[in-house]
Amino acid sequence: MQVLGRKGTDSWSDRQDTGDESEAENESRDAAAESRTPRPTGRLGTYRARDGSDAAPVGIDLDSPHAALVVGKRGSGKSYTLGVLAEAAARAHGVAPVVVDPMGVFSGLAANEGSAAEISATVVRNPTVAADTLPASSWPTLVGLDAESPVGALVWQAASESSSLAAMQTHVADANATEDVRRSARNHLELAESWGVFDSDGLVAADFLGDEVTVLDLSGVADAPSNAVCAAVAGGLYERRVSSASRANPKGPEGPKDSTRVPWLFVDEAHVFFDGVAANALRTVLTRGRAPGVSLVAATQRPSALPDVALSQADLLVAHRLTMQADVDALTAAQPTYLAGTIRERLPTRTGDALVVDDTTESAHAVRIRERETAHRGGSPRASQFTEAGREHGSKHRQLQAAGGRTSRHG
Ligand SMILES: Nc1ncnc2c1ncn2[C@@H]1O[C@H](COP(=O)(O)OP(=O)(O)OP(=O)(O)O)[C@@H](O)[C@H]1O
Repeated sequence: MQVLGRKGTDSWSDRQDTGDESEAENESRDAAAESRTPRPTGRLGTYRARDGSDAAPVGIDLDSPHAALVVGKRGSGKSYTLGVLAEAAARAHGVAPVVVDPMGVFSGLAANEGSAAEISATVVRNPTVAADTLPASSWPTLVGLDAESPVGALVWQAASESSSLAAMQTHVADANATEDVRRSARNHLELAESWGVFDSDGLVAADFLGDEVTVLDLSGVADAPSNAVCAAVAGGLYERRVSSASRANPKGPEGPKDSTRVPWLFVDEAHVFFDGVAANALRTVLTRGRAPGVSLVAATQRPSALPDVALSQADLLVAHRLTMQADVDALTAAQPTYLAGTIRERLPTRTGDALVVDDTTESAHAVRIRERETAHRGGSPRASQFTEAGREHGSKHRQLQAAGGRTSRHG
């Protein structure tokens, strides 16, 4: 299998889209590549030949950290593709996938008991995080305040000197400010309390680094609290990897090694998070995450709503069908020079087909994304999915407690 996102397993060019290579050639190259580099690889699908038929299998590299972007209009297959990549990451040795799931469509990753998929996954419904895992500077924006206003400044100060929402309220009550300012700050913090996403015993990065996929089901959770969870998770994973990397001693074999799994963070509906308080944490992972080993896979139907950095930093772009001019323009503006033709000409039209632009090998490929091994729960929400998610969260709660770890309070 040819591997995107990895140098050295083959030479790459658009010629591979033709699918002209014989099966024997593919097999002998696969065998040689396997023996040389038994590195974690995920099965992505097959190349699309120019006549529309499927050709050689194609995978993606899961050995090195990546920043990937999956784009496509509604119904084009981008959540499905995110699920394919999460399945692949779940199977890879040494990888800890975490899925931020604002639409509740990834619970199917955990519903494969008894099937051939054998993916270990846990769905955490209504995940919670500790209030002090968010930077104090993001609190005014989070609760809808201008940081420059007296009320916003008080909330910022309360967050910088407190470790919980209750402590923030105490700080506000005791603050040297007018009654109006204190009352307004208290009301905004009560709003944050009402979201139910803050808990001193909330999830921490260590909870995600086991041998299973963790799905954070945020369906039914509003954008602001969903952003708070995403910011805490992205920031926590990054900080943990940075401190693990600095504890490890790369200069000598005697030094401790960083033995934790490397996190791959999957974020669906990414425009919601790049437009909220999670933006800073996601930008940090995008721009600096690969050095300490944090990968990000972000999916959106609105690439034009992402900051330029999201497109420019992506080393893998999986582009499904797009029809909005602004979205095609956004991809065109970031189009690499090695891509023959224009993005518009090369975008696919069929659900599940994608143009994959691989910056590592500076090549672009027409790919048919493979079918999911676990259930995809896209489309309209069904009542039954919430019942299952609740049961799955119950098992996470028990499991984390048994391990002495932390879990959310929402059992
Ligand atoms: N690679 C694929 N192979 C087979 N079926 C697919 C594939 N990709 C997508 N589909 C089908 O297309 C449907 C829509 O895909 P998906 O839910 O991923 O769309 P989407 O782009 O995420 O849309 P939305 O933005 O509304 O969530 C899926 O439910 C699935 O039935």
